Amino acid sequence: MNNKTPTSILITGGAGYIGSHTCRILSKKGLNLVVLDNLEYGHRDALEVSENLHFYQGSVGNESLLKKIFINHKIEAVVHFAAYTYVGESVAQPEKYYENNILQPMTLLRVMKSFGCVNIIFSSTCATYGNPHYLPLDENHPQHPVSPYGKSKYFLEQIIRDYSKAYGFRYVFLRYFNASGAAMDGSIGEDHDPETHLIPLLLKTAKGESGPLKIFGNDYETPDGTCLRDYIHVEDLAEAHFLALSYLQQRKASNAFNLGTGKGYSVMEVIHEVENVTNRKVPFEIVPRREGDATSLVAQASLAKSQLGWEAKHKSLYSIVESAWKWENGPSNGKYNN
Ligand SMILES: NC(=O)c1ccc[n+]([C@@H]2O[C@H](COP(=O)([O-])OP(=O)(O)OC[C@H]3O[C@@H](n4cnc5c(N)ncnc54)[C@H](O)[C@@H]3O)[C@@H](O)[C@H]2O)c1
Ligand SMILES: O=c1ccn([C@@H]2O[C@H](COP(=O)(O)OP(=O)(O)O[C@H]3O[C@H](CO)[C@@H](O)[C@H](O)[C@H]3O)[C@@H](O)[C@H]2O)c(=O)[nH]1
Repeated sequence: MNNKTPTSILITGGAGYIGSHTCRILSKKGLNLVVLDNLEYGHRDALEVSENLHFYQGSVGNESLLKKIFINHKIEAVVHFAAYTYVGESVAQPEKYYENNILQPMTLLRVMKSFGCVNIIFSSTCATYGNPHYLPLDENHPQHPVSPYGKSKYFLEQIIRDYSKAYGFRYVFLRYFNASGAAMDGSIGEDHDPETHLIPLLLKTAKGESGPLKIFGNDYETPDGTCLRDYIHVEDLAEAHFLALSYLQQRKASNAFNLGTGKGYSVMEVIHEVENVTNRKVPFEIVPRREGDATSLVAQASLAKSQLGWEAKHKSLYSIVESAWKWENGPSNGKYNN
């Protein structure tokens, strides 16, 4: 690396669902990207091959690999997506979540600090709020997460806040609501193994590739008894990362932002929308509640609008489901080769 080496953004977990859509948008904006992903859940094929994108396979807790990356590239900011993300699994296996979502990122923070890189965008979540005291949820809503996954994200937020006070870190916490949909051109999309997310599961059920959808509880305090979520298109989320990078560079400030549409849909309403889009019946059955699920999570996202200039463009659930359906029925049938 010399003085002429261009600056790059390090994207951890960049081969995952939201990470790959974000890489695509940041690449199109002309940024140089370095992706670090251990490919446990991500896909190399989800990333375009480009001169402006360097890929390293490895873990966020691998200190020597991180040092190599910081020596080889002039990293001006880190976008930290890498994490385990399954709410239900985290209740049964908290150790797995605290190790991967807190301990490993501590190594990342240590290496950032030692190389003087203080800018971080962190993929946080509405799951840090827990059950709502009021709706929609704004950023000042108390954070009482009800799953180890949500707690792992909340604790890392607190750690980064302390690094900000003590070591001058600048951060943007992007608290995503429920990421969904696929690239509008159908080229990339969601491919998790196992798949546990509602919309892709429903689409697989509609295709006959999965059994009846198990609805986790219909005895919640919601209009139809099933949980409410705010489904936000993955390309809208991706765009927010570009704006957050500009915010860190220009404002040199730190903040937390909700990213959602402001409209909640129940599980039953999502099923009906999937039936509308696919023109197929989607069988379902009611099973007990899944531990760790909050009743309703709906965003108040006006702070992201006033501070970042961000607003969801894909506001209708129909168009979100339609984009995911296009990916499911595209040439790759909703699956990457690797
Ligand atoms: N999907 C959602 O609805 C949602 C909502 C709120 C927040 N988030 C957060 O957004 C981020 C991305 O979520 P996603 O849905 O794209 O998940 P994903 O599983 O598709 O992507 C995560 C990526 O990180 C990689 N990874 C995991 N642990 C790693 C480690 N220790 N070192 C290196 N790579 C590692 C995985 O291989 C994967 O490619 C996560 O932090 C998640 O908690 C997601
Ligand atoms: O087979 C299923 C799957 C889901 N659900 C329900 O559908 C809703 C959405 O569930 P899911 O798609 O699994 O997403 P979440 O559990 O809400 O978690 C996602 O959204 C969170 C933000 O809400 C993120 O933090 C997580 O990383 C991400 O996995 C919830 O009410 C679930 O109880 C079912 O009833 N049956």
